[in-house]
Amino acid sequence: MWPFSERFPERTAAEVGTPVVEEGDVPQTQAEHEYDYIIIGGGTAGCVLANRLSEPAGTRVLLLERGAYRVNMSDRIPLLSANFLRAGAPKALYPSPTPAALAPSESSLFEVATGKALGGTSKINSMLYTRGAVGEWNGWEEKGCEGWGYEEMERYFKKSERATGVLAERDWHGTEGFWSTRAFPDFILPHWKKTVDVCESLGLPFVQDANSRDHPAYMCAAMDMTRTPEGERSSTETAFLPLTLVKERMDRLKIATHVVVTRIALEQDKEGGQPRAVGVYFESDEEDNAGMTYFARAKREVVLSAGAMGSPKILQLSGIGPKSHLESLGIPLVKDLPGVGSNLQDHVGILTIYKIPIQDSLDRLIVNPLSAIPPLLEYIAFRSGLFLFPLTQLSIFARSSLLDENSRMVLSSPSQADCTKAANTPDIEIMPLPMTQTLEPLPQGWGGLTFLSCLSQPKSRGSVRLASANPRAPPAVDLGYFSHPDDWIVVRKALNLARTLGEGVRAADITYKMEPHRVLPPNASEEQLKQFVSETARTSYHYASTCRMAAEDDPEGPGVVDSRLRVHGVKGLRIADASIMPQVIATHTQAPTVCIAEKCADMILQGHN
Ligand SMILES: Cc1cc2nc3c(=O)[nH]c(=O)nc-3n(C[C@H](O)[C@H](O)[C@H](O)COP(=O)(O)OP(=O)(O)OC[C@H]3O[C@@H](n4cnc5c(N)ncnc54)[C@H](O)[C@@H]3O)c2cc1C
Repeated sequence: MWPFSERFPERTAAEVGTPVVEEGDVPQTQAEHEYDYIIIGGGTAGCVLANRLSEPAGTRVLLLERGAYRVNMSDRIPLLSANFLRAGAPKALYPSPTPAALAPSESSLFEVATGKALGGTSKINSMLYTRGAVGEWNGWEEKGCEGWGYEEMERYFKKSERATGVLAERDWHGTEGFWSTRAFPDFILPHWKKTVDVCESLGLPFVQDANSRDHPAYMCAAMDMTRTPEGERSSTETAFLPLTLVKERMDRLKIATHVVVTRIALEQDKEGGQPRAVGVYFESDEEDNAGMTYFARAKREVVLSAGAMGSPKILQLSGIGPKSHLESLGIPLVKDLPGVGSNLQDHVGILTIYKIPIQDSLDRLIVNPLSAIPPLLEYIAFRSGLFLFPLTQLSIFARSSLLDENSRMVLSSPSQADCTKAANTPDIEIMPLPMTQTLEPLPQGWGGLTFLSCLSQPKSRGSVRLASANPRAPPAVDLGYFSHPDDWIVVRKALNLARTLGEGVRAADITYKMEPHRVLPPNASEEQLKQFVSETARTSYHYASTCRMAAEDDPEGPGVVDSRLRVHGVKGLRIADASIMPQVIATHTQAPTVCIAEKCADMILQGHN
């Protein structure tokens, strides 16, 4: 606990639900275990929903989260909390098989990581705050997601945001919301300035704020981050569920932690013949309390916010999903919905690594932990320096079809730079990271400077299915990378651009010690490309679209929710998290996820007024 902090009023499973004594019909509940809304998953989106849905007095809301409430120092300091591999970090981590299109390789890094705590993945992520291109949101609307164009969504971005510092002066940022955002101070490491210069020479102009409405479609941009003016991580539970607010609303907002939701209770609706979500079954995640099932009733709606892995899993456990899959596990079918758990997307990332002197790389903190002491003291005393920043400050956005053989962006008309057009959405993002990114250690004295090249509009799709009918087992995840042949064309362009950036940074100062370590050679053969990608591909943790917002029979992939986020063919059940994105948004996913939750809460409250 943060020293001398007051206790957060978190509840146990037994305090918020009625024990289920007999299997069978939906159980009767005590009145105190009936709620207007039950939110499953107190993660990035779930905390926003809990705040907004409990705003009207007289409304009863229950939030169920399988992780803990945590306010440790290591969860607040940006650099420490972004290192989710540290012992005790609030994460769920499980391996995923090598995607079929990639040759198994000893160094393959296929692992799924998500947050497991109140605040969810917003407690462990890299704190980058990006909204996505204006044109991409407009593209959602054009494809039938009514009400999801940028103009409407900007309202929600601003509503959630409490921008400070220079961001507060920009009219596209919000200053009255809960979630703290801030620009980075000056570049902390020298490579970023050099990277900017190389980008500009390649036709990728530097933009001060990737979230402005009218920047060029392709750019090298400074990142905004989700941190407080005091230099601490602003996760969604510290932002949207601060102790003062939770105490004020204790009569109407119950927050239960260490609770695993096992399934949603569905009753046949007498009027329309459609099933209706009427409540939620859950168990305690604490060993000494395991074994008992509890039930809480939802009088109005159940909102599923268990993330792109958790939400399809819970739907499938509840009998909503692909018929043949559910039958193979003996789960009674309630609604055949083939889109549930299909269409998994992620921005697969491929590493291009240069060696630099270890003192200029974060690798030094791993090789020599004592070297962390001076910057840690600087952070404690002044809230500045290395510990203030969670891994990167800069990102590069490009479009593969416009990159020439020298990795220059060549635009044939000014309209191609217009970021409000869906067709101009970047399909490549490259992040310069001052570290090796968990491949083999470098020779002594060297650290890594990595250009992480991500496919931001992948065409490949994977899936999330149940590994068994046991609700505690992690799901069977197929990341599906490179299952679509077009992604190979984009990745070659991305890796050529990454090499051009690296070589440009090297050439900027020939006296600086920097050498290629793992770099795709120019004119690599198909075989070399495949080998390189197999060895260095990894997740960028932007899992999305496993319950996509689209028609049930959408030719681009079956949908699960409509544009009001209601599950097709089921009443009283919505989904609000990264899983509903029609396709993974071509940027970092936390701000869009918060925006989805804001809009969902608004639609629910409007519907009940
Ligand atoms: C290491 C890492 C770095 C990242 N960096 C960035 C970044 O810098 N910027 C950015 O924009 N995005 C980043 N992302 C991605 C972004 O954080 C996520 O896409 C986003 O937070 C997902 O939000 P969500 O609400 O969909 O899911 P989550 O935040 O994961 O919330 C789901 C919640 O549901 C709970 N849950 C699941 N199953 C159950 C169950 N059965 N019962 C009860 N509770 C359950 C989970 O414990 C979790 O708290 C990163 C992700 C990771 C993992």
